[in-house]
Amino acid sequence: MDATVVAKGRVEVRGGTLKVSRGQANKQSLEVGPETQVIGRNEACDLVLDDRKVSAVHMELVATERGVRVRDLGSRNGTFIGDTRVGEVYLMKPTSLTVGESLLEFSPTTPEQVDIPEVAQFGPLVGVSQGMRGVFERCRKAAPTDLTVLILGETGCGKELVAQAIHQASSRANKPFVVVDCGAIPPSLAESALFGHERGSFTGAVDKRISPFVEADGGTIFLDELGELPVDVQPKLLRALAEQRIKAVGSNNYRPVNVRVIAATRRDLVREVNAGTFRSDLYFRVAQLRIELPPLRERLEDIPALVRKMITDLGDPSANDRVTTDSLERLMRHDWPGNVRELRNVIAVALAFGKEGPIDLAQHLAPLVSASESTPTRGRTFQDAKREVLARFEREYFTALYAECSGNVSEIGRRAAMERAHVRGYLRRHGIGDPKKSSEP
Ligand SMILES: Nc1ncnc2c1ncn2[C@@H]1O[C@H](COP(=O)(O)OP(=O)(O)OP(=O)(O)O)[C@@H](O)[C@H]1O
Repeated sequence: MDATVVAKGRVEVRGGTLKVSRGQANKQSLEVGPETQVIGRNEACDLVLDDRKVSAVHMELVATERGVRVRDLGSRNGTFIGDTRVGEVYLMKPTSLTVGESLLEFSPTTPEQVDIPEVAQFGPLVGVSQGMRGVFERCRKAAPTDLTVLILGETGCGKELVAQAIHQASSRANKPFVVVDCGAIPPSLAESALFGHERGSFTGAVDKRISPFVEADGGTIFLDELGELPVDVQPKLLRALAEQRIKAVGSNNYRPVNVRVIAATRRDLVREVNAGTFRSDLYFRVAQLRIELPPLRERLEDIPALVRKMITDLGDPSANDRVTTDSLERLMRHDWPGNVRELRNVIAVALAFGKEGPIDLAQHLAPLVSASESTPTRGRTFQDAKREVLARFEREYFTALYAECSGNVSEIGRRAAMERAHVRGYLRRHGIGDPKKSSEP
């Protein structure tokens, strides 16, 4: 297994301290570093506020290069700075935050150097973007533990592959990796699909069904689309995870199981916890570690490495030399609603048609849909859809300005009426231009 980290890069993250200046809490202050911290009423939160106007999982904070990112997690009563209700803000100066009836005072601390691996691979996963290198680092930390992991991300961005990679890099690697797609189970059969059933235990139970927890014994179970699990089965799953034993439908006996759980979801489970449609205790049991996979449009710089890997995996490494530079550039201007899976399909089709001569990878690409033409919902929440449109707008705006100003960061800043540090942040986030150049003063 080549899940090795060969070299380290460093980034400077800006953290801070949050002090509870009004209200009851399990501690008086919280240090905010590069690991996400969650604040809410639920006792599993990092800072627990005993305040009835605070939601179970109210907001999260994390140190980033741009300051401490505060994100409201769809709380009922909101997160406020003064009279302004905030969704997502970056804090670099002392700031008072109000949640429910509690008051939290934020003060920044000295920026901290954090290692990020420079290696562009973790097992079968490739990617050079800072986002993916952060993901590899979290996978590397997760692998040797038995902690449950919740992987979040849009369709096709690699959640199952991340779960496999963690399993393969763990001591359970030579035991089974069993996938359960919770989204494909009819609600009435969910309990039996998770825990198995005895023969004749209900109408239609002609044969005994072995639980995937038994099939995965000693290994890892991957619960895909966990958010789809019916509410009435959620406490049963929680009990099974807590007690490490299961009971098949129609059986009176518990059976011990030794299984590591990795789950994934496309849905915003925290919002569902606050809405009461997903149990908070199960959420915290499954999300001992959270890994967020950025969508491909936010890490277009990963495309060349992904293309190389996929062409090699599809069985023709020599075809890499025939890929035209122009087509690679066109792939990097696409917005990839189907993420890495869409990229893989585009490559497979192009290879099938390009047995010899130059390969135009982009020839079968769906035309780029502009933000104004795209279907704004695509089954997503308002916040997710808005975030996506904004990200696309930012990328188009800075790509155009970067070209107009020949990459001169000061000039871009002047025209955008924005500080250079912020310009550099946007360029880096959207993979525009030469990242080394954009980090120069
Ligand atoms: N970082 C990566 N490196 C190499 N291949 C990748 C990477 N990410 C995803 N892929 C490939 O992209 C395809 C889609 O990935 P995967 O099935 O893991 O996505 P997913 O997020 O689980 O999708 P869904 O939400 O639809 O279940 C797979 O063929 C996978 O091998």
